[in-house]
Amino acid sequence: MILDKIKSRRSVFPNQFNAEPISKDKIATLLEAANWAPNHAKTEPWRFKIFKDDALELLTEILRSGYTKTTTPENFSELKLNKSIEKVMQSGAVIAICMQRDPKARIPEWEEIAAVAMAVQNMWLTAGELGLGGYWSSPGFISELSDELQLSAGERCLGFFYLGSFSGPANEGVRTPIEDKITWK
Ligand SMILES: Cc1cc2nc3c(=O)[nH]c(=O)nc-3n(C[C@H](O)[C@H](O)[C@H](O)COP(=O)(O)O)c2cc1C
Repeated sequence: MILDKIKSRRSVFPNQFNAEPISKDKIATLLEAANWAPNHAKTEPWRFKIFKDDALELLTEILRSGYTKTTTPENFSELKLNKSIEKVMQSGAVIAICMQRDPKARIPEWEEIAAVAMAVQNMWLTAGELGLGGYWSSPGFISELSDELQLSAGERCLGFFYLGSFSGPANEGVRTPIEDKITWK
């Protein structure tokens, strides 16, 4: 049942990935799932930049640039930076999650961000079925990377999806009861 799949989807972090490479076909399947997300006014605002193989090195340089730009010299920690570089290098691929704003702004921006998040959920659920794990990372400097990610006008990066082969066990899921969040009228 789909509910079981939704409930068993977990964030899987790079130190949980195994070294098995991810095929381009599997990534294409994830992206196809993403492409079928609902969206308002047919804007299909999701954009994805896939970093794989040699491009993972490039991503580490992009992260270094974002961290350096937004961190004062007193707070700069080579250790922290190296940890984020290590996460990239432990991954089979990393996908930058981006949103392309409708040039005519026919709908509010939040609806386009919501549509991108739905695309990510499609991708995330599909990953589980393909023996992949991943999580959405949203570093504080994400809005500073437009040049490095070569974003188009009106395009925003909303985070990175770290992806790797994964054979479990997954972390325990934690949620408070839905009853605490609903009001029957
Ligand atoms: C929009 C969004 C941004 C997130 N950013 C981060 C992040 O920067 N770092 C992180 O460790 N997890 C991040 N997560 C993953 C959450 O920590 C994770 O989904 C949450 O702990 C629930 O765990 P689960 O996904 O296994 O159910 C993000 C999730 C979403 C939806």
